[in-house]
Amino acid sequence: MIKLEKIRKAYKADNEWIPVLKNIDLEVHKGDFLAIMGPSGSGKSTLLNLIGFVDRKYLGNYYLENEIITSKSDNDLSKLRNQRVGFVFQQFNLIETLTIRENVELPLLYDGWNYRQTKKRVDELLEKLGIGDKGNKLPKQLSGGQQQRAAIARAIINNPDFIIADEPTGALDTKTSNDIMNVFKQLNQEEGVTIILVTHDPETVQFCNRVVHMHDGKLNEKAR
Ligand SMILES: Nc1ncnc2c1ncn2[C@@H]1O[C@H](COP(=O)(O)OP(=O)(O)OP(=O)(O)O)[C@@H](O)[C@H]1O
Repeated sequence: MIKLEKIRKAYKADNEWIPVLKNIDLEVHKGDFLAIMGPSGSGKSTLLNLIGFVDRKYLGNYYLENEIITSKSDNDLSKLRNQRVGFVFQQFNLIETLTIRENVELPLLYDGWNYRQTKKRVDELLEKLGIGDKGNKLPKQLSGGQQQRAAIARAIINNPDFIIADEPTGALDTKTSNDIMNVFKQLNQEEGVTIILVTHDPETVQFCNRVVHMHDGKLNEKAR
């Protein structure tokens, strides 16, 4: 589904280019539940942003479903981002002034749905993720784990090709982290949702079916 070929990226600091991704090759297949691990500063978030069409300043080739992404315009990339990838963040990133239902329906409204069409779909998904009674609440009225469930609902509401999650359990206690990882696992196993996540936490990795390690801009896959 995703194929990265010899991806290189550098940042400029004090008139010097610092390489951050060094010839990264990676294939992600439909239904993968992939963890990216590695020390702070090794390039994990940089790689994730590139996979999620946030960044187009890199060298090498990126194929999505055999289509080359590398030379797309900003406009085309933001379309891809809206339609084909769902994002989940450490700090949930829900809009504080909108209810949970409104947060989750936003990607559908961007996609041209009307309110009447979205309600049933949003309510069903909230129910499935165990927060069916929270649709009318504001994010701050929910626990961290419940907010992350809402963020996962927002990420998958328009059936993206894959989910990208940057330290999705980083702000949660151990029990809640396990609950959230079970949500991801269920989505992966029962609905075939492809998930790519960055984590520092070895316990989180146990839920995944592949793990790759970043070290100083290079990627290694460990057999499991
Ligand atoms: N916008 C930027 N401009 C310049 N340097 C950057 C920029 N973003 C990241 N870097 C540098 O690139 C390197 C990799 O950063 P990145 O955030 O990808 O690492 P990471 O593995 O995700 O780290 P962490 O686990 O701490 O989040 C770091 O040395 C960082 O300082």
